[in-house]
Amino acid sequence: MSSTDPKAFLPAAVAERVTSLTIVNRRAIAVVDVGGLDERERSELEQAITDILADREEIDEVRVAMTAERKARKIIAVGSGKGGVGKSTLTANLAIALARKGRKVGLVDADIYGPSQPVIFGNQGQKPVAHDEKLVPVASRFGVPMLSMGQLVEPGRAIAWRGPMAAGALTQLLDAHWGDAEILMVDLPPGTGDVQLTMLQKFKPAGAVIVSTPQDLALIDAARAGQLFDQAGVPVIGLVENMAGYACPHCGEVSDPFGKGGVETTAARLELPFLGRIPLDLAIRQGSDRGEPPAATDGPIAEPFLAIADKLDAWIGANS
Ligand SMILES: Nc1ncnc2c1ncn2[C@@H]1O[C@H](COP(=O)(O)OP(=O)(O)OP(=O)(O)O)[C@@H](O)[C@H]1O
Repeated sequence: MSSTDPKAFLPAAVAERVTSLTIVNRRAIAVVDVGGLDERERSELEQAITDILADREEIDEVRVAMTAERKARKIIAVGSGKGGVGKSTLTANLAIALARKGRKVGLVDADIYGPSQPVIFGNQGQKPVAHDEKLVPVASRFGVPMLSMGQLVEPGRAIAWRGPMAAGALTQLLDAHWGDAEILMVDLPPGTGDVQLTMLQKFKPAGAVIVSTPQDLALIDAARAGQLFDQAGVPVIGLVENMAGYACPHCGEVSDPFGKGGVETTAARLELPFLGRIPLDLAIRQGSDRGEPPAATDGPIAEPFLAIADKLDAWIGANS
């Protein structure tokens, strides 16, 4: 039996995936790390190794053993109790902020009743293509590939599907060619409906972030959304307060149209971490509408998103 340096037999790009190569009685056994590769990439890699090794004079037979994922892909769900509290804005900006920190992140817009991510990412015109009956995510300018129901249906057409169709749509978005993405940020529809249940049953998230505005009613619903994750054994990573404190663009005076600090108080009451606060700022709305998400900029408006992404990044690191 002889252990061989894979680099002596295989091109560097292939060899770096081969954790061991042994040749015994003219039979080559290659152990290959296929972490982060989708099915198509795995079979292409297997084929390439087999072809190259089988071509060698001293080898009659090739066996390729693929090892488990190097890093399992983590789903981070972003939920809210109510609609319109900024869940899509937060999901997009956290995904971009994590990508800026060097994470490989994909984004799924599972808010099938009101998909807004193509607008935020400024790629409305692009349609994902299918390969091997799976969708290929659409690239974005921010290094975050994404898939949204908004790319599959005509813009502006209300989607009013019943449960099974919604569940099927979610499956298509999540079970796509995500390549080497280690994290999938999922923008859930508001509330606790069919999509959330499919998500919990079929694609259990590693953790959930809950966003709320500071009003009492939004908070009650946010607590309910938190409960759903909790019951399903999905850790709530923390709560985010959005649309907190409005700085008047004319006089600079800060007011609190939706109250102040309510989310932090609720987080403390529920014994959940509080991840941070994002101000109500016209620039956030305008940037989102223009396809220029604040987290992709270097302005002060990026800061609250980057700070929350730091905490999320730490959580992901501690739970890997
Ligand atoms: N901090 C903020 N400051 C100013 N505008 C904001 C802020 N957060 C979100 N918005 C704006 O509020 C609107 C609703 O935000 P968003 O679509 O992110 O909410 P949502 O919770 O995902 O809503 P839905 O559930 O309806 O999809 C958007 O126009 C968005 O640009």
